[in-house]
Amino acid sequence: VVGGDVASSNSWPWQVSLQYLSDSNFEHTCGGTLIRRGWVMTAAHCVDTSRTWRVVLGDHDIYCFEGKEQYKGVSRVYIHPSWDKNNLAAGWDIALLRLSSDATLNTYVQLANLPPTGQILPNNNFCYITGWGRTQTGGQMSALLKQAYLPTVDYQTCSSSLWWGSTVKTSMVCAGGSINSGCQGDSGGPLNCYVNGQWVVHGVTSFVSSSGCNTNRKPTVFTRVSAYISWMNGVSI
Ligand SMILES: CC(C)c1ccc(NC(=O)[C@@H]2CCCN2C(=O)[C@H](CCCC[NH3+])NC(=O)C(F)(F)F)cc1
Repeated sequence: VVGGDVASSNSWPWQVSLQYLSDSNFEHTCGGTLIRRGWVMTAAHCVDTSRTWRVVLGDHDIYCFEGKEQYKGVSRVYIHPSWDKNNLAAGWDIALLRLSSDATLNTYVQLANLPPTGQILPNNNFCYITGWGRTQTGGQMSALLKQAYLPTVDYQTCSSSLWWGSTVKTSMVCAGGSINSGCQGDSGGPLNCYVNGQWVVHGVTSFVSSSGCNTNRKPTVFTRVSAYISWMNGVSI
């Protein structure tokens, strides 16, 4: 996350850290969202290589054991069947992870609210991106979970020529586009939007401009969760 600030501990209790085994250590690679006790929603591009995965729930400092964490293996990865790793612009950047055992819900670990099918937020909706990704283009990952105010940018604006043009599809959500943004390592994490008095996860962090994370008129682009509710219901629950 570029810009914003450090979140207060466990204030986004559905945020997970997706990690893979690399030389006998687990490394943070992406974010994710706990949507059922046994299910995490993330980006397809995070899990389209075969690795040994684990999910950490209830985390704040990803480099320090604080005692609230729950560590879960991943028993199965369900990547959207239409996902094409060579065609990020086509969308479909969503996957579900079946956890090896159910999470225990508590103060630090809670389920996310998901939007109703087809819901499209208005321009400038109040949203926050969260994650442990780089804090600057080419910078380091954040040890502590960060949050940044990232208001939505409607499709009409986001798909205009000075913005993302035809790279952005209606199956995506744009947010930000100035000083705050997602960055590498935030992929797969949630776009948390405040709708009717509650936080709802409307996006799965997908991509930013290859010329820099917080590039003007290149908002962070998210997979639109409300376009995939029926697929998710068909897979898991
Ligand atoms: C669709 C096409 C025009 C296109 C659009 C944006 C990009 N962006 C990028 O490649 C930048 C640079 C590093 C990783 N990255 C990204 O946007 C990666 C997704 C890459 C998936 C493919 N490996 N996502 C993120 O960094 C983020 F922000 F979600 F955390 C690449 C191609």
